[in-house]
Amino acid sequence: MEASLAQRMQISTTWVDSYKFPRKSTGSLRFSGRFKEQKRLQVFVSAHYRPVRDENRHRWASFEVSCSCNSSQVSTLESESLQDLFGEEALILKNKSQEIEPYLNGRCIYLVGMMGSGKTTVGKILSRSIRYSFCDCDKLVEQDVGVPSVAEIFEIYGEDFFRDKETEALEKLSTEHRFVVSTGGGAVIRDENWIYMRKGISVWLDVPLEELAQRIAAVGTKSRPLLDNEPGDAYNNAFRRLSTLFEKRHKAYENAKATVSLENIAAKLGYKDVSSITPAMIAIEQNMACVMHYVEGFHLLPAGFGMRMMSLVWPTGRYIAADLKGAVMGVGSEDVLEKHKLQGKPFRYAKAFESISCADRTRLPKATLFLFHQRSKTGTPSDLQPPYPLLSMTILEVNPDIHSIFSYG
Ligand SMILES: Nc1ncnc2c1ncn2[C@@H]1O[C@H](COP(=O)(O)OP(=O)(O)O)[C@@H](O)[C@H]1O
Ligand SMILES: O=C(O)C1=C[C@@H](OP(=O)(O)O)[C@@H](O)[C@H](O)C1
Repeated sequence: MEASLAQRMQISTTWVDSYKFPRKSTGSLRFSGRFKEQKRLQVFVSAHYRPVRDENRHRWASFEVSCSCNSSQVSTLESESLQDLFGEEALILKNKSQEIEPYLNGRCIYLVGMMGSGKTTVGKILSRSIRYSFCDCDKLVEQDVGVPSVAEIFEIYGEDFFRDKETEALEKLSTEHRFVVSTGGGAVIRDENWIYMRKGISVWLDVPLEELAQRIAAVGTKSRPLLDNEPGDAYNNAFRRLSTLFEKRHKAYENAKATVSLENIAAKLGYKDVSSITPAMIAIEQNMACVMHYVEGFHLLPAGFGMRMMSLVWPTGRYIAADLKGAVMGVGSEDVLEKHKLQGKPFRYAKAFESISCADRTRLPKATLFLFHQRSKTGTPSDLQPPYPLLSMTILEVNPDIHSIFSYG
């Protein structure tokens, strides 16, 4: 009875309409409800949400759902620590996610990275935010083999068997849409796996080895067979083992279409330590990384006003210049581009672009325009040379009612 009820609750999670629940001034949230089942069984469900702050002043929530049937306690469904997604970060994540969602076109997102890099933790947050399903590739293998843990699969059948099953799981997933997939840390080493992952957008979660070793030492190595069974200091063991694996794998991680580097995020936010970066912040960056994927196939050219804007050429050969607020200021043709390329130097906005009036904007094709803003040291276009450091980005939809839909930095 208990198991089947809990199972039904898991399937019927839509019962929980969280936005309807009153949030108390103390910061805790309670809800309760009565539900009639087909068999006229009365089920009472209650949940308790208790936000706490950790030493980094991040808010976390412990969330517990318990359920009783005909007045007797039957099951506590889950008690898990979820990051508080009610705060400012949640709002940013929600907004960015809504904006980026149409651009993903339902393509799966494959998170790759070392063990402990947060593929599962961040992947779950990311999937919720973009309304994708989440899939842990290791879990898929466990289900397929019928063995409850990867550690046991390694023990019973060996690593090669696990790798074959991992490839099969990725092949299956490659026909799916709207999934955020947390891949196993070693999935990147087989070329064949990249054939499948390339069907979606792969993002490498690049986390410093010291941070990985700290996380793994904190949770233990039981579930990670490649790190287990070493006597001695947990941090040092994990660090040593991870360093060896990373040495062999880092080139393979670089195959990912986009990289989310915790060191870069920390630098951007002015944090000394990557351990202060919350999973929600990383998910926000992952949204960005997925968008960056679209930049492939576009040519970046510095355009007029030195520091104010960049123009992009999209594959049809037309290109657009726009100011920082997103107003399109001109549209150019392939001829001008070719001329510019031959000259091999930055061109001036006024000469390169045919100015267009507001009314003429309807001439523009439906396309997405990415603007990269960068600052040149002297403020002159000639100062802008590749590689162009990305300071901020705006994505506009030219459709033809031009409006800024996304900005970054
Ligand atoms: N941004 C983060 N800050 C602190 N701890 C994190 C962060 N992301 C993940 N963790 C912790 O690190 C451990 C490994 O994370 P997990 O998501 O399981 O990694 P992976 O799926 O890449 O192996 C977990 O205990 C998780 O709570
Ligand atoms: O790095 C690896 O080779 C592995 C990582 C694990 O996944 P996580 O990265 O999710 O821990 C799991 O697939 C297996 O233990 C092997």
